[in-house]
Amino acid sequence: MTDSLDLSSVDTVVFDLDGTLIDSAPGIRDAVAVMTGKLDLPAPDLTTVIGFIGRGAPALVERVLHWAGADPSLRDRALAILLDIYDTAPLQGTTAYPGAQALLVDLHGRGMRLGLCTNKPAGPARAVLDALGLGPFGAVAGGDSLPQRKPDAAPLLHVISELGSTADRTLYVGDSITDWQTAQAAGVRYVHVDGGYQQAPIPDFAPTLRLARLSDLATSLSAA
Ligand SMILES: O=C(O)COP(=O)(O)O
Ligand SMILES: [Mg+2]
Repeated sequence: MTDSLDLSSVDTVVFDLDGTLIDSAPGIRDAVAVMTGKLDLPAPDLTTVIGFIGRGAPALVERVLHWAGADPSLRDRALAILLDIYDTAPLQGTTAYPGAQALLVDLHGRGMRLGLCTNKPAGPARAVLDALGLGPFGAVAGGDSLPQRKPDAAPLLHVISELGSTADRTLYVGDSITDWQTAQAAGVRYVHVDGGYQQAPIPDFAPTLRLARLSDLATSLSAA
């Protein structure tokens, strides 16, 4: 892990959502509990659900069914139940991290192009942004916006392109190994924010800046 990252050429910052800008794990846990309840399956606790977050709703469902020892053929029905809950109650158990909106306003005020690249479905993601007043984002990609989802580079490169920017001018800010992998695949510098839903150690051989708090990013960019 490098101690610092050359941020001088950055004019575009793309953010992950769950675990980075918002604490949505309690809401996801509740949505999963409704899903498992409808399928007569046990409900995983918060810590277990957090370990399943990061690869999008289909992966979350598959991981929950596997954990519950359920028949994998339930996947499509379980996913439909979960997505319906995401659509009808996107804000359930979801709050913005302290300083998230202030950071976005600060970066926007500096003329930074801001984007969002999340594996949460785009509809619920946009509903959360609107309800929590998070932004302004010039481009948003959700887990269902493209055929590929993170850690494939495609969604991140799509957001960067939509912002009229390039990978070499972009910083990607995330909370999990999936985000680190996505940034490496896209050739984009990565900022890892501690305290999110990290499932595996971030390899320390790539240009990565680690921040204890999201709000530390403004300081890092000012020092650039
Ligand atoms: O939906 C997920 O699995 C996680 O979403 P994220 O990409 O915003 O962390
Ligand atoms: Mg995340």
